[in-house]
Amino acid sequence: MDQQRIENAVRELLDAVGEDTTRPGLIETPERVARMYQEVFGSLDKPADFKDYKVFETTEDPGLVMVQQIPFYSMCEHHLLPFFGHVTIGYMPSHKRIIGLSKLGRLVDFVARRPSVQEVLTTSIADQLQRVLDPKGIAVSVTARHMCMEMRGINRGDLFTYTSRYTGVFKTDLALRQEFQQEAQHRNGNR
Ligand SMILES: Nc1nc2c(ncn2[C@@H]2O[C@H](COP(=O)(O)OP(=O)(O)OP(=O)(O)O)[C@@H](O)[C@H]2O)c(=O)[nH]1
Ligand SMILES: [Zn+2]
Repeated sequence: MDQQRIENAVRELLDAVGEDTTRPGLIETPERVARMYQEVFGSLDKPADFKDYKVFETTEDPGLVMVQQIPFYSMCEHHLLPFFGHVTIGYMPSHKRIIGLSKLGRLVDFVARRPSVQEVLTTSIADQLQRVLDPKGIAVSVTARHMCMEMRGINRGDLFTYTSRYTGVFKTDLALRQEFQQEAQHRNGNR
C-alpha cells in the first residue's frame, strides 16, 4: 500500500469537495486517513489465501463446532462506506481436524479488511475454511448494517441484511442445519 499516494489523494479529494486543506483541523487528516486505510484494508497487503491459522488433530470426532456472533467491520466496495455486523461460523470436522477457535475471528478480519460486498465476504469465509480444514460441511451466516443504505441513498436506518452459505452436510442434513440456525438465531435474539 502506497501511503504517500493515499495522502495525496485524500488531500485532492478534500480540495475537490471545497474544503480548505490548510485549516488546522485538516492538516493531519490525509496522513491520518492513510494510516486508517493501512488498517481497514490491511488484507490487501497479505497473500490471497488465509495463512494465520492453527489446526489440531483430536482423538474423538467432536461433532458440530460453532463460534457465534463474531463482530466484523468492512467497507463496501461500491461506496467505500462501512458495513458491519456479526458472523456466525459452524463446521462439522472431518479427519478429526479442528481449527484454533481464535483463528475463526482472524479469518473474519482477513476477509473483512478489504473493499467487499456482504455476499462475497460470506462465501470467502466458507471458501477459506474449506481450504484449511476440508471439513464435512460449513455453515456461515452474516447479519450486517450498511452505511451506504442508512446515511445516504435510500436513507433507511436500522436495516439488517442477512446472508448465508452452507456446504457439504449442512446442505443435505436438515436437522443439522436447523441446529445451526436455531443456535445462531438464539444468539441474535440476545443482542
Ligand atoms: N448485493 C450487495 N449490494 C450492496 C452491498 N453494499 C452495497 N450494495 C448496493 O450496491 C448498489 C450500488 O448501486 P448503484 O446504482 O451502482 O449506486 P448508487 O446510485 O449509489 O445506488 P443507491 O445506493 O441506490 O443510491 C446499491 O444498491 C447498494 O445498496 C452488498 O454488500 N451487497
Ligand atoms: Zn455501498
